[in-house]
Amino acid sequence: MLKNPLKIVADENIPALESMFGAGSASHIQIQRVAGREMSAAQLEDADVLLVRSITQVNQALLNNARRIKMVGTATIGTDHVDQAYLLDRGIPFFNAPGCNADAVVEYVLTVIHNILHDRKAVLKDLTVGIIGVGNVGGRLYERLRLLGVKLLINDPPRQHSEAPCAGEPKEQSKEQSGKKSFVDLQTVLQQSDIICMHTPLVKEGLWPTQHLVREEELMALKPGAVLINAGRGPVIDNQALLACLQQRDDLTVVLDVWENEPRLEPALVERTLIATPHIAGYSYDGKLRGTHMLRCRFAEVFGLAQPKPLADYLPQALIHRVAVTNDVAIHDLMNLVYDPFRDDRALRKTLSCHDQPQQFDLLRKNYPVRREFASMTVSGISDTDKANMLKNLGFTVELA
Ligand SMILES: NC(=O)c1ccc[n+]([C@@H]2O[C@H](COP(=O)([O-])OP(=O)(O)OC[C@H]3O[C@@H](n4cnc5c(N)ncnc54)[C@H](O)[C@@H]3O)[C@@H](O)[C@H]2O)c1
Ligand SMILES: O=C(O)[C@H](O)[C@H](O)COP(=O)(O)O
Repeated sequence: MLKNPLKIVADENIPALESMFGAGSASHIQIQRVAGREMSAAQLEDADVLLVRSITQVNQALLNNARRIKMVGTATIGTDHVDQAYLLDRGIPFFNAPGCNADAVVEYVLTVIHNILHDRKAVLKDLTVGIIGVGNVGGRLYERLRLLGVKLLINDPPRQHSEAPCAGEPKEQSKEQSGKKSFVDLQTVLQQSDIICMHTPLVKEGLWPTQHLVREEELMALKPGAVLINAGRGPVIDNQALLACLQQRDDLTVVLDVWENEPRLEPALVERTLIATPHIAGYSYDGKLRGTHMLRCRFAEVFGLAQPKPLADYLPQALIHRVAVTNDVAIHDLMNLVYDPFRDDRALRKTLSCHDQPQQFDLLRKNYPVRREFASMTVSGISDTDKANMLKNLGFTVELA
């Protein structure tokens, strides 16, 4: 129980804050919602807690006058917008929401891949998928694709380093048996994969920086006909180099959810992508609520309050929560029923000719419709166990006929 009133300043686009944090006129907890890109130092002068999303730069300039601040949280996976060294120096506890929207990103990628393969009349099992960065997102993507029997190449030097075999590990045990992954170098992933999925954070300094990890040289060496998907952070691929490469190579298929210099896009680059979306790969309603919930749990710890109700209590039933199908149902049709990447692509392309394109980019994100995750939909009527298992491995809830 709080003795004194507590003020939370929060990005206006964090859902369910009031209900999860128990804020309101009769409560000690007051929430002031502000536009993420316009958050100012003056707004934080009397704040006890700051909750942001990825578009607010959290640094000394923002927090210099925030002398009461006791916690900073971001309802996102990424943390590149937060000066964590500064927060540490000031002794301000900082939390992100690891993995909160990882399933949404995985489902975005899987849906995109299945749609592309359907158009090409290609089969996933015949292809090699490369994943760069196998943390929460890349690791879950790896697992779902592995269960589908796909050949995978993965690159993640920081993880490879930390997963190095321990002394005394049985030599005869294969990597698969021991649960360890076989890593390859970046060039191998880029040159040998039919589909490449980028899931690294944006890291500007240190041992393994990722800014412009993929430049013109790497892009020109991609396998003929390769598909390149970036749903990590825009600057991990040098966007000018990508444009230059696409002006020379018309065999590549590019899908971008994230961009250098968001929210301002380079129209020429958008025009050369197959699918272009406004940084919404992780925008499932489940993922957003999970992000709020994770911060609410940390808030309880910092202020010695009771933990919130489980996340499931806040999640409504999905609009389409049950479909009856037959064995010949096309997988990509089921996926598109839950999430249609082409809808987001069309909406983004419409904004390209607007004089206020950056504001339109933000508006698409602010007014994003409720999108649920595969698990929210029960698929019934399938008696083909292979197909049922495939759907389960993709994340759907399946009821065998
Ligand atoms: N498009 C979206 O909507 C969306 C949603 C969620 C996350 N993201 C972005 O995706 C990133 C990854 O998310 P996550 O949950 O998997 O994060 P994570 O921290 O769980 O995993 C990131 C992985 O990248 C690896 N990595 C770091 N540097 C690398 C390098 N130089 N080369 C290869 N791998 C490297 C790390 O070792 C780690 O395993 C986030 O940091 C965020 O920026 C985007
Ligand atoms: O890092 C993340 O979690 C994602 O990139 C997230 O979806 C970004 O969304 P935003 O905070 O910009 O609304």
